[in-house]
Amino acid sequence: MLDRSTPSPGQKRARLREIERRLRHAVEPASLRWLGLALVIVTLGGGAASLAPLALKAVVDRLAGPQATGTSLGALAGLVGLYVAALLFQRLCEQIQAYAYARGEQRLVRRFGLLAYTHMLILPASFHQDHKSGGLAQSLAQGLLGLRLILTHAALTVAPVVVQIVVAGVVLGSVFGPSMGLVLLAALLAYCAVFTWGVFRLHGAVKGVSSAQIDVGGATADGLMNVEAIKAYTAERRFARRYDALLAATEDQWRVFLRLRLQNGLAVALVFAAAVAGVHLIAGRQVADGAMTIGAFVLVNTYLLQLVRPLETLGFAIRDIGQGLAYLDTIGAILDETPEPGSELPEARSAKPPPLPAELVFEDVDFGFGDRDTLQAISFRAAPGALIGIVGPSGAGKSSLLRLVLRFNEPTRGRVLFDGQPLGELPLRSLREQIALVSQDTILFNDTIGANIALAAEDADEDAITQAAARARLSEFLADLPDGLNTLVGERGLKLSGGERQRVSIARAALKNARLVILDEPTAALDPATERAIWQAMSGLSQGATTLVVTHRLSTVAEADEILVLERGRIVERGKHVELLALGGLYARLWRTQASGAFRSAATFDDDALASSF
Ligand SMILES: Nc1ncnc2c1ncn2[C@@H]1O[C@H](COP(=O)(O)OP(=O)(O)OP(=O)(O)O)[C@@H](O)[C@H]1O
Repeated sequence: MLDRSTPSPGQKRARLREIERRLRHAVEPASLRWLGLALVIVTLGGGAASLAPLALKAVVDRLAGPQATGTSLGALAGLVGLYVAALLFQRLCEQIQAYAYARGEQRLVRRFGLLAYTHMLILPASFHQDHKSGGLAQSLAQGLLGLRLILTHAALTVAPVVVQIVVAGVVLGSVFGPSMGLVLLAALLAYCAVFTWGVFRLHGAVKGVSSAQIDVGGATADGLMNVEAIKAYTAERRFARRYDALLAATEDQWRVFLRLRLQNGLAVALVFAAAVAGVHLIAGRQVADGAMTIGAFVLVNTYLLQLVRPLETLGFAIRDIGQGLAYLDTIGAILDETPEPGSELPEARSAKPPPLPAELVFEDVDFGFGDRDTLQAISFRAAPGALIGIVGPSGAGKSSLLRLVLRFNEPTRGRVLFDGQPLGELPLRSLREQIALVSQDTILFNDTIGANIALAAEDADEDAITQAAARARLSEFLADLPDGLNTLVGERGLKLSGGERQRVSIARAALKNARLVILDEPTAALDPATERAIWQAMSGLSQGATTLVVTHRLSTVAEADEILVLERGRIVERGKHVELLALGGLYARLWRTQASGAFRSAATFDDDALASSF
């Protein structure tokens, strides 16, 4: 499971380092140029904003002073012009910085999003089995939001605010002496203390919100993906109740977060009031003593606001950056996950494999999910071009065996050799490029039939796709569709029947021209006539590729070069069909059962168990 606990400081540092490493990869000249430009303009604008009050002071002093009545329009225009120019320059900077920043941010977020998404794709299948896809999508969205929060404040808030604070502090300190400086310093320290306290308290609350939102994201996708099952079992209310419980948990987490944020905001307001009181008392006293002009009093007031507002903004920025870091922490935990083994091996220079069928050997292989032994002491050899049938009761470990060949899982003992080379030494990509898979549950992408078939070969032209579809006996079906190959299959392919989905999956494998074909119940959803036709087509699939077939229909593998009979993760019988019948063991019993009736012929080994469960 994703690590939901609060990470230790060491873990946090490691995750931040990982994010920083990824960000460095994500940064490219274009985004750097835009962000750099934004930073420069923001700083210039901040400087202009800080100096504008000096121009205002000059105007006020002139108008409140003894020479006010004799001020010429030209002199007044000069002073006002200076003030207006500073303000205008600041506004212009704001517009340009917003544009430049948005361009840089978009590019960086796009690159970071791509890196994070690609990383998720190369994480082991076991990782994905342990996580809800909706939750992962939510983590990614939060990560991008976190990155935006940090970038926005780092580029648009921190830099100008620091400039404004420094300028305002220097002007006030030098013009109004040490007592004013002390009050301002005390206010500055109080702000820093309040915000640091807030950031620490809010971090845990943001983590709580983030993980509750991930649960909601997971439940949303889970429910919507299984909407027909929910309808069929009239479970809408039950699911709505469960969903509401998750939303309530999220609301609770938000409540904690909002309460802490409110407390923080109130503390800031108190510091602000104290600073205003202190500064105005000192300045008012100086005006009363005749040591300060009205213009200077206005200047103090303006600078105070200019000092306090940026300070507050800075504080809020720090708080948001804390929130952004907490969001990034979640995606950081995912980026911390190790990609599937073999994905890091470099591809061989001459990546083109020989056109011959592959040889596959299992040497005394054990495998288990967690502590459960799923496969034990599996040994067999699939000679180049051989057809190996794998049969056995439900849950015997047949699909698990196939998963080891694709390296979706790794053996706990023993070796699997592909063309004599241990799988662990082969780059994952080149291994998988040589294998075609027709899996047990065919889930299609929400795209056209043609695009779904072309998953096997990105650059395949329409002719090749049409031929592959014909070999999977899809031609007639496609001819009936007004849009043919361009027909959209809907979410997970649900607009097609189970058999049609299965045939699209078979067409994919046919298009791939692989050296090893893995078929996991490839025809379970087909009627016997279509199954026979497809088998004829499949015997020509990939020009005699080595083939592993898992099936419950024993007739499917009667022609196999070797049949492995699996029971409770072990090979309990092996041989050709006739040999196994002669053996009179499990295989022969199952064959007799299937041969004894039309219903049985298409049934699975578990029919008795199924029947008795009603
Ligand atoms: N991701 C997983 N995590 C934990 N256990 C699993 C996982 N996948 C499968 N199993 C368990 O491993 C065992 C073997 O499953 P597998 O899918 O290989 O059986 P099978 O022989 O292909 O069954 P069937 O004929 O019903 O498809 C089963 O007991 C199953 O519950």
